Amino acid sequence: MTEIAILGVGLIGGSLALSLKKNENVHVTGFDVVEENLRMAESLGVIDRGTTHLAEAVVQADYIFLCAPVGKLQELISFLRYTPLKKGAVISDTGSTKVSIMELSHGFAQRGVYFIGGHPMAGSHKSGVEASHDRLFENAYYVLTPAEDTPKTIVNELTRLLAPTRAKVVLMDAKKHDEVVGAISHFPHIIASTLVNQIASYNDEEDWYRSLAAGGFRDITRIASSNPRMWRDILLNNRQVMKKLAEDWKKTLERISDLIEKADGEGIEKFFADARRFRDGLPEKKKGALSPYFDLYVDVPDEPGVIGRITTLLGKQNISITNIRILETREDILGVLRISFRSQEDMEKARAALQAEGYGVYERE
Ligand SMILES: NC(=O)c1ccc[n+]([C@@H]2O[C@H](COP(=O)([O-])OP(=O)(O)OC[C@H]3O[C@@H](n4cnc5c(N)ncnc54)[C@H](O)[C@@H]3O)[C@@H](O)[C@H]2O)c1
Ligand SMILES: O=C(O)C(=O)C[C@]1(C(=O)O)C=C[C@@H](O)C=C1
Repeated sequence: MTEIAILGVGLIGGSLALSLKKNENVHVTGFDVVEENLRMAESLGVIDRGTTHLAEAVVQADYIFLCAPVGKLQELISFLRYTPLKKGAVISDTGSTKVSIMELSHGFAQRGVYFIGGHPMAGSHKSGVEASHDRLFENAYYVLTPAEDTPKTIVNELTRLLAPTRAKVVLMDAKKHDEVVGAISHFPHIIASTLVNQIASYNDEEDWYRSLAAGGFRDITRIASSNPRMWRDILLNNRQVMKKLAEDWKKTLERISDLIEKADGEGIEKFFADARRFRDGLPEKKKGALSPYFDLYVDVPDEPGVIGRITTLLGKQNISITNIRILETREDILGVLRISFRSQEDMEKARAALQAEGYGVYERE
């Protein structure tokens, strides 16, 4: 049996646990600072066992995955440095930045313990174990940044262990990772939030900005709904790269402002044509055959007790809900209650039950 410890059982830790558990010879122990998350993870079958005692979670582990927020990785690594670990154990992480984490990884090899930085390039603006899914990483890149003193055989073993994620494992230098991922993941989160904050700052008593915000605005700002704490930590751990990207962004913005100022139609068209050519040339993202999320949007009247009636209706039919959220807007989807399920089957049963009671039920594309 391969013993796995997942430290931080949220969206990524939970999804990794679910993928790895497809291998029957794997036993997963979860550690989290929030006990409720562990109980939820156990009840959803995400982990085999949960504990809030860190030393106990890792002492028998063959593989230790650090899946906590980037800002918490330093304290976890410091703890692991001085706690008993199995000889030959492999420590990896899933943090979105790599240089600052790899700087903390030295010295384990002397104890016969190996460190391999990791970053699965898939995720969501959702967080928490309720949103975890065994196919989250399917077809995504999974970057590994091994410490210099980690033998290649150990990297190969970790790659084999990760096979059930069906991600494409690639090796990369940590600095290169932070530059590239800074540009294609971290900086876009700043831009998405900047756009939203700009619109939010316009004083409009009739609320037209909110009402008219349609497809384009919503597409480009989806990631502004991500966890602010997580993104604070990521930016603080990739500051140099962020500063350079912000400078480049200012220059580009000045260039397009200038073209508008001069009414340079040709220049403006070229600006858009260049972007379109590059965007259209991006490799097609082959997602899994099914969407990894099973969410229904239910059009509910604004009246007391309606959420209770819906959850009772689903509960009576033994359909478990993994998450429920009231959305504040009614524009892009004809519903305000988002209900998440674990499987397509649960979602379909719920759809039938809700429709039979006359609720309008929709699925976002
Ligand atoms: N969300 C994404 O899209 C995404 C994608 C790839 C990698 N990542 C990275 O993966 C990590 C986890 O992100 P997530 O989206 O799963 O976040 P999450 O908020 O869903 O889960 C984080 C979990 O860590 C727990 N935690 C907090 N402090 C802890 C500590 N000191 N020790 C142990 N557990 C602790 C939290 O209680 C929570 O359960 C982050 O480092 C993030 O940068 C995120
Ligand atoms: O899909 C999203 O919502 C994400 O933001 C996922 C995303 C990304 O930027 O692509 C975010 C952070 C990660 O470290 C990796 C993936």
